[in-house]
Amino acid sequence: MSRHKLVKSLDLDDELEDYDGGDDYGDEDGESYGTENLRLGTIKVRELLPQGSGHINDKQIQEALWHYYYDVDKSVAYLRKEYMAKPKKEQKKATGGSRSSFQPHMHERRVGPFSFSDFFKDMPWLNVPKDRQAVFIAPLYPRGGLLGGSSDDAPKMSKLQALAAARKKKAQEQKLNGASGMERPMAELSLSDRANCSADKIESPMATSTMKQSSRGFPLRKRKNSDPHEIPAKPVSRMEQMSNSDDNANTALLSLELDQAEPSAFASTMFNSKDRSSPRPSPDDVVIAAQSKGVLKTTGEKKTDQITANVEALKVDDTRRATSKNLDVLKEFEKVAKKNEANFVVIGHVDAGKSTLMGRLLYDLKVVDQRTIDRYRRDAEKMGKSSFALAWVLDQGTEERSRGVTIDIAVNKFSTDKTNFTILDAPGHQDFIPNMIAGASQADFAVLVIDASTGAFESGLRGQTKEHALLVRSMGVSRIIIAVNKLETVSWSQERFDEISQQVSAFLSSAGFQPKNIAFIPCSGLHGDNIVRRSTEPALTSWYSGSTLVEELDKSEPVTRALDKPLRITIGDIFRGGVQNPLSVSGRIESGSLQVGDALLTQPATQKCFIKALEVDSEPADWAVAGQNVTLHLSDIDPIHLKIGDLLCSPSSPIINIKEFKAKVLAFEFLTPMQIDVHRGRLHTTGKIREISSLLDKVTGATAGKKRPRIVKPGQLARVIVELETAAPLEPPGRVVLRSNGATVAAGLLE
Ligand SMILES: Nc1nc2c(ncn2[C@@H]2O[C@H](COP(=O)(O)OP(=O)(O)OP(=O)(O)O)[C@@H](O)[C@H]2O)c(=O)[nH]1
Repeated sequence: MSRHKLVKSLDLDDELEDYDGGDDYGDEDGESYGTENLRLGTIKVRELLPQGSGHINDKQIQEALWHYYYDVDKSVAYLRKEYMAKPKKEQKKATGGSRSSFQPHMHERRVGPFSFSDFFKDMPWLNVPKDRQAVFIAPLYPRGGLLGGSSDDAPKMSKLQALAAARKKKAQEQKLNGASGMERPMAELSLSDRANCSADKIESPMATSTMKQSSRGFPLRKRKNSDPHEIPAKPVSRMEQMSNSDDNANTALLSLELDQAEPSAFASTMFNSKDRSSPRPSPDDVVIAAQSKGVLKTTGEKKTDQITANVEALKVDDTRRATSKNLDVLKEFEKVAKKNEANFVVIGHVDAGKSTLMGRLLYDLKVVDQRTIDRYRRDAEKMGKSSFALAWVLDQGTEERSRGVTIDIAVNKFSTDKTNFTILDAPGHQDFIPNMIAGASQADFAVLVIDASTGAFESGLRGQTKEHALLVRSMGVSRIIIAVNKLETVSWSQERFDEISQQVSAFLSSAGFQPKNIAFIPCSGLHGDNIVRRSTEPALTSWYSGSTLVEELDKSEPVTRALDKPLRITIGDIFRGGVQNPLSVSGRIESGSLQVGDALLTQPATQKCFIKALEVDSEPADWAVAGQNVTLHLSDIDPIHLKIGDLLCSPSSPIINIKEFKAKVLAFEFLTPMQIDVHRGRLHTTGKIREISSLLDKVTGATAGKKRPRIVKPGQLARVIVELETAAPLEPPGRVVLRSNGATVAAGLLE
């Protein structure tokens, strides 16, 4: 067994139990096992060593074998290099003493059970030559001042620092003088004031006890004076302090001062920092202040005045910022002759070939160049996943690439003569269905990818093929293109294609897709047949002459945009930390329009912010309308108020946060009053079905059967009341998906 294996199989408890404190490393078995291995190894090495190696003795061979874990080839290579290339040096070494190059562990060879000391003895870090050992050299000029830590060697202050220091000192003096009554005791508790008491003022018990502590090796560090930049009368550098003798070490350390940080907001509140430059009040503070004013003012006034005042106080200022061009956005939109815009989501069971298909489409349309594909191919080969090179165009995450699965929605774009398309490549794995729902909620239509290879279609149908199709239909998608993929694996069999088409059509019709909105394309994403290029495979062309995938995509109808509805955007992503734009969000405008300078209201946080700048499809723009994918650079808001899934709306027609809603849902599983997760696009919250109000007729939507049933069966339509744990921005006719224990249980429309 090699030493590595020994380490692996080492049971520490057993080892410790057996350990008697002595030097007993070997047992008989282990000894004989190791000796036998060495003997056999020595014979093999001797056989492989070239002529003229007679001067190499057994001990040297066995040392090499031991070092290389009985690897004969490595040992031979080592011996040739070490003893044959430089025989003189080696002879000298051999005669010079017992310490060979392996000497740290070899002179005391242990075989059999594992020895910790042996294992670590030849580790490289133990033999670092003197000239390569790191030496700590303290900086010559310890930094001081604003950013320089607590060194006493404060550098010369700039004028600005001196001014800031003087101001701070003055403010602190005023604070002490001004503190009165109730404030004074609290002011005296202030850390900054305590810091003003120099250590020498704190005499006797306290001081002595701390001195004792310091003499035990815990030096007392006193706080600096109120002015952190004050230059000490006689600066003592850290180097000098370090070099002081033991006797005066404590005294020197005593003079080390601790930089005093600004008190936190909490500390300021607690310790009366009234005069501390107060931060700008938060919008909540403003509202609360205004509300309390309103309440105070109303004593003795009419009730209506009170209500008006309160409403006034709650009103969010939505005046545009000066940067606004005050455009009539709808007129601007009419002026530009635009191509159709369409988003489609790519769905299907895991590994059906969705990402590969879309990678192929982008590659054949020259959206992705040859060099990029070559690079992906090389990198994928290195990871042993060469067949995923095209999928990498979409799957950009490291984890996605190493695992070979899509995890989050990948967004890509391409254009045909008629339409600008946005691809939303959804993950197929059931663990990532919430991400798939997010993609589906932004889609105008769907491409369902089916793996036609033997057995794969059948398992996909039992897996996510059906669930995905049901979900997109529930999210309002009415058109679906089915790519019957990997058909080359069944020799382009028409029989297989027909079998799949029939089964999937039947299911899709039952899920509510109309036959005219369903299309099937036989294809191979890997080879590029019928994606952009029409297939020339005789086995396929003999029975199929219909559209390619791109031709079918291009048949999509122009999307009707909800331009005149109130503005609604669900935040799909948040970007922080840009120099020019420290906070940006992206998402698709679901309804309405916007322009640079507009005020926005974020929900559920109810915070106002402004659009500083915006981009449509990554290009700077002045305005944007429903249906477009935008990136908004925001100002006047703290990022803590925003998270993915939140909603942006206009303050004049806000969306309201609600704790309860009624929805008409189609059940995929049995529904009872139960805990559920509620998904609306990227918004995800938890709640429970509080009540099943009634079962509904699937055709007419009218109440059917008895009221308040206790259970809804899969496939039934029902009206339910859902109670949320925390209020969320939801409004009719929004589409929601209800999930429980990782499975989609129902989906439908808010009422
Ligand atoms: N033979 C053959 N293999 C394909 C074809 N398309 C994709 N594959 C292979 O199928 C495997 C999965 O492909 P992906 O594109 O990652 O599948 P996916 O559906 O995007 O996977 P998830 O997003 O993780 O659900 C890869 O090994 C591909 O090379 C095809 O047309 N023919």
